[in-house]
Amino acid sequence: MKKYPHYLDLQPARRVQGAVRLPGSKSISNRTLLLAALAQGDTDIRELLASDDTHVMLMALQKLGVRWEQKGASQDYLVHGAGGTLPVHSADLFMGNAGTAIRPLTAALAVMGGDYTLHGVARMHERPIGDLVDALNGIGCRIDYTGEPGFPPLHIQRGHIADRRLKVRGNVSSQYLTALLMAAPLMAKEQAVTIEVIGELISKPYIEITLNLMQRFGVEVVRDGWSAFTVPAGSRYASPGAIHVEGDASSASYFLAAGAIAGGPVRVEGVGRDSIQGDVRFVDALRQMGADISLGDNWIEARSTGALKAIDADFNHIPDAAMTVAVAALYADGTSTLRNIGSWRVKETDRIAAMATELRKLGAAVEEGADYLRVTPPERLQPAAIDTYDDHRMAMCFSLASLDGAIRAGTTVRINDPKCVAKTFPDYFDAFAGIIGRS
Ligand SMILES: O=C(O)C1=C[C@@H](OP(=O)(O)O)[C@@H](O)[C@H](O)C1
Ligand SMILES: C=C(OP(=O)(O)O)C(=O)O
Repeated sequence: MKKYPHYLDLQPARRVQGAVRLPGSKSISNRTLLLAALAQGDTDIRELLASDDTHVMLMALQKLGVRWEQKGASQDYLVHGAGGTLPVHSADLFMGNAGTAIRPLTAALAVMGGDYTLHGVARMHERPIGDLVDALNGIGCRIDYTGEPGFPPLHIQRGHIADRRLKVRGNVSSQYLTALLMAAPLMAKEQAVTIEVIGELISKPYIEITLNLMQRFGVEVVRDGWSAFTVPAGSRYASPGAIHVEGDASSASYFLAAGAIAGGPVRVEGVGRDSIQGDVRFVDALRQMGADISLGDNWIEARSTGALKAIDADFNHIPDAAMTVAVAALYADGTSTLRNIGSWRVKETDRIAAMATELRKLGAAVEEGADYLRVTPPERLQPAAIDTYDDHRMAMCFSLASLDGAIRAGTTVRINDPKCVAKTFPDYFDAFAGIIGRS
């Protein structure tokens, strides 16, 4: 277990440069683990992310009777697929604060039936799951809330699935649809399963990741745009043999933004133009802000071309990387507006409120709306102690406030409780230190 201090003081950095090998994608890692567990055959997973979120998924699968082995000290795992089921029918599962674990597991376990409890850290019990539970109970699954209605903890029992047409709302999180899609083959033995999306769907690129990985595990989903998804009768997961986890595109955003703010070039390795992760489109925002971006098959590089330009854009498609834009906006030549980011309110913390509070500590003027944030940078950043709210992305994106942008000098930034980065990137601050120039 890595040791962290209670706080980290980041000294002003004049220039950043270098290359960073990214840890594996959280979204791909946790989906791949579950699909490998449900598949027929063994799957060799290469370069799985090592983090709190993947740890809870690995531990849950182990408790559910799925056998897996880590290859030595590497991040390569062999998962022995249980062939369309999870062998243990009664378990108490700790889900930490991993949305990518609790949502898909809830759907899979509810469809299989058994006696399961799923719970997590205090914040997990404040993150909504009602739309997913309603969709599953609506076809005859049996999920009860043991605390507040609409939120974990959950108690899952054996229901009676009477219908194979599900309806789900997608305006709070796309993970509910992802969860239903991944669980659908488990109830499609004789009849096709159709999932209908009611109303607006947010964070759409994450659904593309789900469909892509399901296809690699042998299940082809038939879609009607974004409104209905059908898993044909007889679909079942089969191991692709080996699967390599791309580097995490959301984690890439911090380094690319650093390159765009403070010289560069900074190159991230492990993700590139062929990525299946929507967060690679963060580079569009950086380009719009004036950064110089180049992409290869498996790398992306950013360098600054002078002061960053303010941006006004819709960030619904990249909610995680958009936090990085909010902090990069401190170095822009005017007021930036991030629109359509209402989902920030129900993630690791209320990210709109947290972001506004912490940006103000640095001297920015911030206007906060129900689903938007408007950031006007100060003449010069003020030294500040940044609270991180047990939110890995708060810790990671505020490290950027220590940089020396072309028009605003960097400042000393204290990051309180830096250990929260372990959710997706335990070595983040070492990697960040690695691109800080010594001059
Ligand atoms: O499916 C996924 O892997 C994710 C979907 C997104 O959540 P929402 O769909 O709740 O916005 C994202 O914020 C999260 O970090 C990962
Ligand atoms: C929202 C996030 O996580 P989760 O997968 O728990 O929803 C995130 O990583 O920014």
